[in-house]
Amino acid sequence: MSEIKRLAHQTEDGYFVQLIPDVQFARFANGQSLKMNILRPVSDLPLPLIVWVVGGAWVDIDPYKHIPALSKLARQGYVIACVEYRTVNKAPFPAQLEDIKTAIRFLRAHALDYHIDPEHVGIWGHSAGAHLSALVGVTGEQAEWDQQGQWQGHSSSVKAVVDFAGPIDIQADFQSEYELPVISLLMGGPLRHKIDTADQSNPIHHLASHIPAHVPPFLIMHGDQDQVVPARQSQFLYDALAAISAEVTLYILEGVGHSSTTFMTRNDVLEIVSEFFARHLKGS
Ligand SMILES: N[C@@H](CC(=O)c1ccccc1NC=O)C(=O)O
Repeated sequence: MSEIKRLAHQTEDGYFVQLIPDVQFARFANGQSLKMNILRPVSDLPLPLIVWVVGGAWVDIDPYKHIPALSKLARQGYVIACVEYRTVNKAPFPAQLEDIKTAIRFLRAHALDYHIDPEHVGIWGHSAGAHLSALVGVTGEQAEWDQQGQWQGHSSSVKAVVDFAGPIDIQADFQSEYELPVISLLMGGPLRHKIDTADQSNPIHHLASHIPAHVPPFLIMHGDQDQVVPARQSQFLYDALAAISAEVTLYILEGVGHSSTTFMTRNDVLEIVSEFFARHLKGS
């Protein structure tokens, strides 16, 4: 069968998105560097920024993972930066948090280059990346975490946080006789000897010890069948945020495990994220 068909005229319903790969944002004395992949909608006006922090137990970081799913959101008018951070085999906590904050400062410093609206920055991560995202969310007012790394003088604070299956309280669920190697690497030694580092790595600790003046709104999602990071970790964070009257929504995903692919391939999940970021970063 041969056919000529016609499509009715329609205005574009999304932005044209460019991938700007391998943008270096940090360099260390030992020669190691860190990069990010930027999804940039073509636009004359500055757009809100979402920083995506990939998971992988703080050790197996792929800043290209989920670019196809993230492009859907970028098409709605967000610059999305998929950032890399030092893994725990290179440096223990808080190197990872310092790196994410360096990435955010870099993006604010280069707001004009990438058409970013520096007043509207959100963060989103899965698993280890959600842990770091939550920490960025609660430490926006603590200048000491910005003292390491380049692009000084720019803020690393965010206006909205999305946490998919993030570990929050390492001491509560990851301390055991047979401690996971990644936990000891993250802490810089066996957890039981690194209580101060464990506290600093726990977003709830920061909510309790400083009570920030402004805590950004949080959207938390966790599978009730997660065998890697128990769902109660998200419940802990929810409880701590609710206790200080921060804006927080926790979705328990029934029958869902830990894998990020489950989250990132579900249209309903991505729509909830999109609506959340639109409300807090676009003012709509
Ligand atoms: N399956 C991993 C553990 C893992 O992925 C993990 C463990 C604790 C907290 C977060 C984790 N993953 C998050 O990216 C392992 O056995 O090392």
